[in-house]
Amino acid sequence: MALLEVNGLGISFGGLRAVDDFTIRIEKGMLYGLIGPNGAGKTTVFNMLTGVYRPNNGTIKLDGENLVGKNPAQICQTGVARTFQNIRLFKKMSVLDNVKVALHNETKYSLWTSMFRLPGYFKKEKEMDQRALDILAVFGLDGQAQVMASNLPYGQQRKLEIARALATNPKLLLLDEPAAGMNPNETAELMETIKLVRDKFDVTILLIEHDMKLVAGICEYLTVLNFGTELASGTPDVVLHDPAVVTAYLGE
Ligand SMILES: Nc1ncnc2c1ncn2[C@@H]1O[C@H](COP(=O)(O)OP(=O)(O)OP(=O)(O)O)[C@@H](O)[C@H]1O
Repeated sequence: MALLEVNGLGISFGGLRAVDDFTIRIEKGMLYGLIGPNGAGKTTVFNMLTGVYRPNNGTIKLDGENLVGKNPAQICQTGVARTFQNIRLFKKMSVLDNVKVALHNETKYSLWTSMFRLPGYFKKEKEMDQRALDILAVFGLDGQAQVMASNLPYGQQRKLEIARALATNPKLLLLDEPAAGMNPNETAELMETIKLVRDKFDVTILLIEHDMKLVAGICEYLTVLNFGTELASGTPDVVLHDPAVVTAYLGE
C-alpha cells in the first residue's frame, strides 16, 4: 500500500474547475514533485490534502486512513504537515519557540500542571526544548535558537518553516515552493537539506516547485498539472522532456 493514495480528486470554485480527476500514489520515503504553470491547481491540491478545502469528488487516503471530511488539525494529527508559498512564521517569537509551538501537538500534561507550574511542567518543557534543539540542529539553526524569527535571513526563515512542520512528526511533508525567493546558493543548500530531511526524519515529501533545477535535482517522480488536470506523470528525465510539458511551460 502506498503512503498517500489520491483518486479522482476534484473541486470547483463557482464555474471554475480548479482541479479535476487528480490521481496520485506516493510510496513511503519518496521525494515527489508536483509541478505546472501558474494557476494550474497545485496549491489547491495541497489545500484539499490538508483539509483547508473539502473536495467535491474523490478520495484521499494516508496509510489507508481516509482524510476527506477531516479538518486541518485532525489531518495534522493523522500525519500531514505543510509549509506555505509565503513564509508564515510567528515572526515575533524566537526560533526555538516557533518549533516548540508545533511540538505542543503531542504535549500531554494537564492544564492543572501547566497553570500551577508543577514539576511535571518543567520536566516536559525541558524535554521539549531539547527536542526542538535537535530538530533545529539538522538545519544548522540550533545556534540561533533565541534569535527572533523575523531577524533570520530569508533562506534560514524558509528552513525554520520546514523545521516547524517536522516538529509535528509527520509521515507526509508538503512543501509549497520551498525555493521561492531564494538565490542559487540558497537553493543548492536547500536541495541538500530536503534530501537530508527525508533520510533523517524518515518522512515522505511532496513538493510544489517552479525551480526546475531543484525539481530535476531531487525529485524521483513528477506529476504535471495544467488547467487543473494531469498533463504528464513519470520520472523527471522523461517528464521534463515531454513536448506537451515544455509547451505548457512556454505558454505556446
Ligand atoms: N478559494 C478560491 N476561490 C476561487 N478560486 C480559487 C480559490 N483557490 C484557488 N482558486 C483558483 O483555482 C485555480 C488554481 O489555483 P492554485 O493556487 O491552486 O494554482 P497554482 O498551480 O498553485 O498556481 P501558482 O503556481 O501560481 O501558485 C486558479 O485559477 C485560482 O484562481
